[in-house]
Amino acid sequence: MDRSNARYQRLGYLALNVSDLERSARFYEDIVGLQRSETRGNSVFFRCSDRHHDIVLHKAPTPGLKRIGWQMEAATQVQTLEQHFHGLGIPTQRVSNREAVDLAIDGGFRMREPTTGVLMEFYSHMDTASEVFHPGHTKIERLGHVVLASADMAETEKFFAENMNFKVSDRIENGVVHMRCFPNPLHHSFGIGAGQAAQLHHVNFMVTDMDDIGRANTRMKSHKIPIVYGPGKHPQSESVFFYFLDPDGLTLEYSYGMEEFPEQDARAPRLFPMKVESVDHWGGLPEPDFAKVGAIETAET
Ligand SMILES: CC(C)c1ccc(C(=O)O)c(O)c1O
Ligand SMILES: [Fe+2]
Repeated sequence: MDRSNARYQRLGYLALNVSDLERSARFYEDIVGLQRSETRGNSVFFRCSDRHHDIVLHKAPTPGLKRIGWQMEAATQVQTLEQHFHGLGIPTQRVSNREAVDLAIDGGFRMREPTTGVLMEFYSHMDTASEVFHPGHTKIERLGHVVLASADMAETEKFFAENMNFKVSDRIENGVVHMRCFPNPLHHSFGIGAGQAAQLHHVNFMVTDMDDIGRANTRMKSHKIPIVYGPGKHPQSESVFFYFLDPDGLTLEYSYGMEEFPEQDARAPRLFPMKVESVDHWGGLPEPDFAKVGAIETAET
């Protein structure tokens, strides 16, 4: 089977499962700084951009990751990728018209990534919201990246590289692989961490101001929200990071700054040794609750 030459615009959105919808909705609005846009049944939509949504929270018994949405460059890319998966014998499901309307997308399809079981959705257009996004206490620039833990990092990397045309930006030996959804220039929109089993590792929001990191530190402390890593500095993307827990214990990250790659003649991936300073240039260590909660939902089709 040929490699895929799929092309993406961006990490589109994440659907997260939370155990107490209203408690989490308040947290993502008041503490994280997302704008709540609408509620439909057991789902609440949020945005940190001018698009219809960046995050959807779903009420579910087990907190974690329901789905990853990838926005592709064009509808033809979506069709070609679907055919590529069919060629591999991987089942796909079309997004129903009703769901496409709810999600404000132009249809598309879903498939389950075989090495982690995560459900992914591919589409090429999401409607813009009726009003521009006005950031609140935190100048969130975008939904930045999602990292999954995998029991077989090498196989997960291989799947995303060969079948989805993601490019490796950097690796920490036996620890993390950072990948960009080509030709999106961000150092990574996706990452794979080493784990005992597949799970959600963390969700990242990029902020536009170093002060957002400092203020988050003060805000989390005053609301007694667990800070699980940072402030620190990642040597890979060169971002200043700050990780904290949502009410279910899911790990969220704010980061400031990120290397960008050209489409052509990009530098080769680097290999960092497994040591503290390869993850935090300032030498900090994560708390035990860092990236511990986050089941990958396997029930939905
Ligand atoms: C998975 C970890 C802790 C990690 C490492 C490096 C970066 C980066 O370079 O931006 C991250 O965002 C991470 O989450
Ligand atoms: Fe991250």
